[in-house]
Amino acid sequence: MALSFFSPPAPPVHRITCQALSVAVPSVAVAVAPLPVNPNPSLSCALNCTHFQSCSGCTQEYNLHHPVVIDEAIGFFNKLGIKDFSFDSCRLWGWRCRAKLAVRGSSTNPLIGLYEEGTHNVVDIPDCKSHHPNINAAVKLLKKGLFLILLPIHVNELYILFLLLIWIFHPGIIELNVEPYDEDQGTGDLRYVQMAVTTHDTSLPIPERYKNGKVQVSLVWNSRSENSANTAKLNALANIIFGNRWRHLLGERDFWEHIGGIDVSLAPSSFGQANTRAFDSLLRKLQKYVPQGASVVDLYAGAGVIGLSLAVSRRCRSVKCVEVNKESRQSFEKTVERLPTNVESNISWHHADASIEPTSWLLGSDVVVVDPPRKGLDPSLVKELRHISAVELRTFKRWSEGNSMKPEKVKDEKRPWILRAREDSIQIESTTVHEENQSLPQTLIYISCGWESFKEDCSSLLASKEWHLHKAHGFNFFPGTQSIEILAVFKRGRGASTKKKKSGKKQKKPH
Ligand SMILES: C[S@@+](CC[C@H](N)C(=O)[O-])C[C@H]1O[C@@H](n2cnc3c(N)ncnc32)[C@H](O)[C@@H]1O
Repeated sequence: MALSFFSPPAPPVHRITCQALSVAVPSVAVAVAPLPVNPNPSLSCALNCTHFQSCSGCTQEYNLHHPVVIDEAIGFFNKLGIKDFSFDSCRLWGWRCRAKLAVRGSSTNPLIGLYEEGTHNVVDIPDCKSHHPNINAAVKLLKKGLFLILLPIHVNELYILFLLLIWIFHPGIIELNVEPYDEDQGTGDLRYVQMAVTTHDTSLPIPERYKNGKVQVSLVWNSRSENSANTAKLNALANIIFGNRWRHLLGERDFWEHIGGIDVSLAPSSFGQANTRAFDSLLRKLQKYVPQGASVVDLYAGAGVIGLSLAVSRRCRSVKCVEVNKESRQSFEKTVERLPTNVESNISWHHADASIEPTSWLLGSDVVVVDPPRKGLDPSLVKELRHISAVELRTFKRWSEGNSMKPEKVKDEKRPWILRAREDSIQIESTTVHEENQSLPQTLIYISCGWESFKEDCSSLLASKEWHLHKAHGFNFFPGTQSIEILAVFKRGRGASTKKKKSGKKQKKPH
């Protein structure tokens, strides 16, 4: 049964929803109709996890629908004139669809989990309440290996083991005598495991998909060579990673999820959001702020999920994705292959550092989307955004001068980082010829997973008077923790509220 209610103490303009489920394993991911307010939300929204306090993953035990930082966020946005800040509390348990866990202990008693706060002791978390229940099930299988699902075996092809629904007997860590990694000695075989759940099985009815998610298991093996002594054990466990190299041994070859209206492929080494459902909600909201047919640049793009979802939902003229991790390229390419055939967008993905000459990425786009790591935007990008009018003027001057000098010889590009970025880029040209766009963005969409760095970047952008805050929304991406995800929309110029204040001051002045 699903419960849903609105928290009473918040002012009416700040909507905080709580989708609490009375069973430990959530079965439906879609939003449910609101029920009357629960008189005691702290109990119904409690974590109820046996690992709380020993595991460092969660820091908030009660009121999962209301992370501590949300009150500060409401106040922060209120001061900036955002009266309709909304907060989506999302799924409170079983939300984590991607988990990286350390493996320690011994072959007879393996510990698979997170570090204890401030130590390097791994806490075993078999009953974690944040994990999608199938991650916990997969961890148990990995340890004991009682029943492991085997699909057609593609040894030497790719990189991943998929646990599927037909389970047969297979040995695990204990039976195979696999030694977990020992940090002090640098010995042992199995160091980490990454579990990722896909809820994309379209053969199932929509309400059945989440709970029947399949788990992709990636094992980080402590070895420099594929021919080391213990590789036989690894082959038996069925997956391998050497440094950044991934090899698929068996199971389904690709990991697909459906997010933001598109099918998304995610390789294990590419960035993937941990909370799939909350990310989907955020993307649906974000799409509304992008005008139809806009040109978009997606900085800190990962596998380009945001950009590609906009290419489809907003029929963008162009989408440029910029990402520093080249491992994401393959996922981008696969995702593009599955885009609807009627997408008329110039799409590109660039293996590049967004902090180097950021203007070169901003140029020609109406909307810039940034989704940086927790530390926030690179200072060079903040600087360019703070001086965007001057940059625009300079660029326009150069462009118009260039246009008047005909025929201009195209200058040979020599800068190594630009050449590298060009080499590593992927271009998918639309069949429609679009006019060249020399503009700089009028809209900045900032997705943040780091509240402290967001506040700093936001204040810095607003202080420049080049941007004003148009809208802001919060999402409970990490229930049980101190983190929230922010979607903030900035527009160029000072904005209506600032202008009004200014004209109000003028009126008061005696003549
Ligand atoms: C929070 S993730 C967002 C990824 C993507 N937007 C998504 O939702 O899947 C941040 C991404 O920024 C990338 N990144 C970090 N610093 C970067 C930089 N200076 N230039 C480009 N990408 C960067 C990381 O590799 C990571 O993929």
